[in-house]
Amino acid sequence: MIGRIRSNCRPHPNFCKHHQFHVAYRQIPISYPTPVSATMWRTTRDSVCLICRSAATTTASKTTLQPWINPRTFATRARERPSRMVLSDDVARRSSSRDGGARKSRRQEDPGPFGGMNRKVANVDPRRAPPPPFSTSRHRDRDTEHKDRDSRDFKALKMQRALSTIPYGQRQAVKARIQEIDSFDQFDLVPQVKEAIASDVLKGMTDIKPTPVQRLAIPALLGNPVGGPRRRRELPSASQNKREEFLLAAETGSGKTLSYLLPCVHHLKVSEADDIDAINYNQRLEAEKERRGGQPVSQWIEKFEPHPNVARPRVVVLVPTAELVEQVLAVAKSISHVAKFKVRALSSTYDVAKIQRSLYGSGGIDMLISTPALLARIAERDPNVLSRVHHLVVDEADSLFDRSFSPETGKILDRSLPSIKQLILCSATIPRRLDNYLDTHFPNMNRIVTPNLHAIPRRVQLGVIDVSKDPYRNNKLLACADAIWTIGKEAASHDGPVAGEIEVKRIMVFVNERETTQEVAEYLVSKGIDAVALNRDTSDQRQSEALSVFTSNDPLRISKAEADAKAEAAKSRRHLANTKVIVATDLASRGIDTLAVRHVVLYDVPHTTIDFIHRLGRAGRMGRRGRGIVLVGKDDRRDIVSEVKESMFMGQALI
Ligand SMILES: Nc1ncnc2c1ncn2[C@@H]1O[C@H](COP(=O)(O)OP(=O)(O)OP(=O)(O)O)[C@@H](O)[C@H]1O
Repeated sequence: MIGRIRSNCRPHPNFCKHHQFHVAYRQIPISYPTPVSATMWRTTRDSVCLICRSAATTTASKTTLQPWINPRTFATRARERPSRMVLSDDVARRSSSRDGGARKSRRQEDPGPFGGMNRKVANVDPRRAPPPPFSTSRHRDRDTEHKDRDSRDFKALKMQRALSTIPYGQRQAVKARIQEIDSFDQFDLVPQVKEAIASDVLKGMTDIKPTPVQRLAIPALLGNPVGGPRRRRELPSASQNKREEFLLAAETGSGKTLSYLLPCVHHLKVSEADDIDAINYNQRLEAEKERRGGQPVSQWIEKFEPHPNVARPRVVVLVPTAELVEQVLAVAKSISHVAKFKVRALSSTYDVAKIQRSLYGSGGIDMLISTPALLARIAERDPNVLSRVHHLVVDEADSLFDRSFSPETGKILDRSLPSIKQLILCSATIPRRLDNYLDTHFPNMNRIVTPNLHAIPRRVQLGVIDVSKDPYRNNKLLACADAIWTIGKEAASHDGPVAGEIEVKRIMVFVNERETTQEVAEYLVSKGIDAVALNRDTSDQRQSEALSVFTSNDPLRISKAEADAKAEAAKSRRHLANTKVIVATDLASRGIDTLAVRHVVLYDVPHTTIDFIHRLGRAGRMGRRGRGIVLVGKDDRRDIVSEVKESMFMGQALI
């Protein structure tokens, strides 16, 4: 036994069985951030008896660390932890190795199990000291405070303000600085790119302003970060072998796609001017055009020499799904109409001939958008494909660095890293696991984080339906159909913008398991609702057909006469003509730009806050109004739902 027991000392009730007689030592309760938040008791060599408060002699030769985990607490907390995935609460921090000794000092300040190692003086937080044996009223208060704090720690989803570790003043300063930027003209983008924004990409919009992530990311990717010195910076040359790494973390539907595409196209255009091979090719092409007189280029280009960029893109964008490939391709193409560059896509929905044409077409390729699996397979056979990548964008980085995608993403990264000048990761949620991965593998990463990261858009309201109550009596299917009928009837009760027409509501229903999609969709159809199921087993063709209604921003209306006729045709049963419903798993929740969706029904309570953010993020995009409806059954975690609701109301980040 370490230490000497003084005769007037008594065992403290809070000590574990190993320590209860170690009264000659100061016992410091520390919070250990494991999934069970176990409290540990650290014994220091500081020889002050907690009970009698007198100095004690010691024979201790080393500091000991013993866990004290009350088995009941362990079990309760293990049950209460809702998820494996935990959002990072400190995304914007500077990387540890970047700030040199910062990591060390942070460690020392950390209340973690190793936080107090090598201290010369015990850094005892008086609030955390165990109470003395004879509890006075003051100590009783302290006990209560302890319990309160603990109960707050046990919240179902630990809530925290966005960017809590960034000082308030600093955040305000960033906000103020980005407010000075209210036009895309203020960015140092090449004129063709600026022109493309108004004439194609955001065509038809008035008063176009960059969003917060665009205000922060575009200047940073162009080398003029907001608040930094104004200078035009050249990209590091290949010989310098320098690489810039960026993490763009911003809330859902905030325009992240443009925030990386515009700078990438800018760099493409700038580097084009130095590309000797391409310049020579263009000269030979012009000469050939002259030689052939007025013969259309398309008739002979295939027989002409291949472009030096054939199958060697300079910008590669990785996205997790085929739908996202098409979505990003559409945005990139709209920029290319004015900025003139060649953008191609690879997707599992394409046949071999199309993939071959996309990659090896004689006109060359500047930007490639693909899913990682397909590109990794192609790169294995033809490593040249990734030999000249200057910009690698990993969109939906939280998914692409997740277990299911990371082997392929890793392969592409490894092959392209030697030539990369800018590596750009982009995501609406940064789980701690990804955060730690980035910290370890990309310590120089430039973290561009918007103040509202991890918050659900404020204009999205959350309604809760208690399925255990009447009239549903735990029939979730009925509650779901009823919610959709209410939305449809409400829309039908008043005229849309065009007289005699009613608006068709596009509603997304999210479930946790893929098997449930079919069951729910079939039930909704049986109740007269136009619903389709979408999961991994749905063919790619059907997936994109089903999603196209939801991704299109065009107004969807039907005439009242048509609605009545449909109802008449389905006389024997009720029919809701003015809704279109998709029942999907998480597959449809990542990155899909569903601008027209106003209603999201969470049939199942999501497993994680990350899922909450992505699913509710399909509504309320780009500052629009939206409504989420959660169906809470008898076995669901009501506390999770009420916490999400509360933090949405407060405009806080979920964590
Ligand atoms: N500056 C802008 N002004 C108005 N609309 C914009 C602007 N930038 C982008 N948009 C539009 O906002 C919508 C959402 O953009 P985008 O899909 O890039 O969001 P996101 O942040 O990537 O969302 P998610 O996290 O869900 O993937 C798109 O329809 C896009 O055209």
